[in-house]
Amino acid sequence: MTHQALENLNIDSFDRMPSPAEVHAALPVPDAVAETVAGGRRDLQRILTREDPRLMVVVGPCSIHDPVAGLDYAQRLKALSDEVSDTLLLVMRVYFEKPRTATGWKGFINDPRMDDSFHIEEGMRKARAFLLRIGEVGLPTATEALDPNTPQYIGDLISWTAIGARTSESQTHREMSSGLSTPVGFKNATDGDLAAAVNAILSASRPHSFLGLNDQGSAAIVRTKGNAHGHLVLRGGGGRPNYDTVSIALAESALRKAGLPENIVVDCSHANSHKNPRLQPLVLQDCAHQILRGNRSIVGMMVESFLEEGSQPIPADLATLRYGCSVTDACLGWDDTAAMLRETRALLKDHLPKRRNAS
Ligand SMILES: O=C[C@H](O)[C@H](O)COP(=O)(O)O
Ligand SMILES: C=C(OP(=O)(O)O)C(=O)O
Repeated sequence: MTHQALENLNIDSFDRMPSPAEVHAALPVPDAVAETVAGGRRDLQRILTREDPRLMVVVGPCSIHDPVAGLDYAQRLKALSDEVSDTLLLVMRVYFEKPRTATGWKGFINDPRMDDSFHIEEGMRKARAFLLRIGEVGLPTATEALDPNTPQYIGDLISWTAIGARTSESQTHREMSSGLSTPVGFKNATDGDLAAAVNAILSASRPHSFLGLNDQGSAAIVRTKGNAHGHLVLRGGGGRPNYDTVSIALAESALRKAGLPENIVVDCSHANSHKNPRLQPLVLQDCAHQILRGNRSIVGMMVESFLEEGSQPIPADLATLRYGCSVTDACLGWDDTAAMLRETRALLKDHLPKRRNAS
């Protein structure tokens, strides 16, 4: 006699997903793209170790939903990057995975057609193809690592990784980060607390052993070496910004007490601008002035920016989507983004080399 079913009671189906090796084989990395990715990682590491005095700026859409508009953005950003590269290292935000407060579209990998059809295999392939295009354009990329298996599919094309405010406290994400090949920025919690992110940097710097996926798509015990390039990302929280001089001093002190390098990236978006994209330039300007007045801990900034300012809900008829406008958090438009980055470069151009010499 067979007993009643005890497992998979809430699972509808298991559908086949190609292995990371299969997806890599279909979309291999050309040498020029590998150089862009590795060069971006090298530059970021040198910024974190203070060998490179420039400021890193992670800038781009809140999420990628339309690869055509994303590529259009990347081409403009590359031209701007060449213009400001003596002072600012621009890294494009290429976010395919969105952590939701409650419900909502979870990003291009999870639902590339934005119609609840959840073609994850298609999303993964298209995400990888998009990253290859950005690599060809010559820009290093930044992404949020949310699903712990995703880096096996696209991690070779990423130069900077974020662990988000909702997952910095998650052991799974700390373990994953300990094995990532990029510098990892851990965000403070949504209530503004720093402790989880500081503990995450410590945890991810150590080796871990945990369950994961190998490149053949089999269950594996993953044994990591630890990631030496974790740092803190301040995004505000609990209704309050945390980029002001007092908040920065408190964050420096928390890192110092934990024996960690005082490396801080300030996210101009989220609670630091009360989710009003037009306030992001004020945050950037404020931090640039802190740097001019002697701050040494701010090593980078993050900006949510797209071709058009604002955001739009995902319509039932996707043909009515506005081109180049975010379908998640509201973004700063292109013209304001370019103006703000040019201004920051002009402000910091002569100062940043002195900051390195002062160390
Ligand atoms: O950056 C993106 C959003 O802030 C994050 O995904 C949470 O979004 P939600 O609060 O709209 O769900
Ligand atoms: C989700 C994001 O940010 P946070 O984790 O700070 O909410 C993001 O930057 O896309």
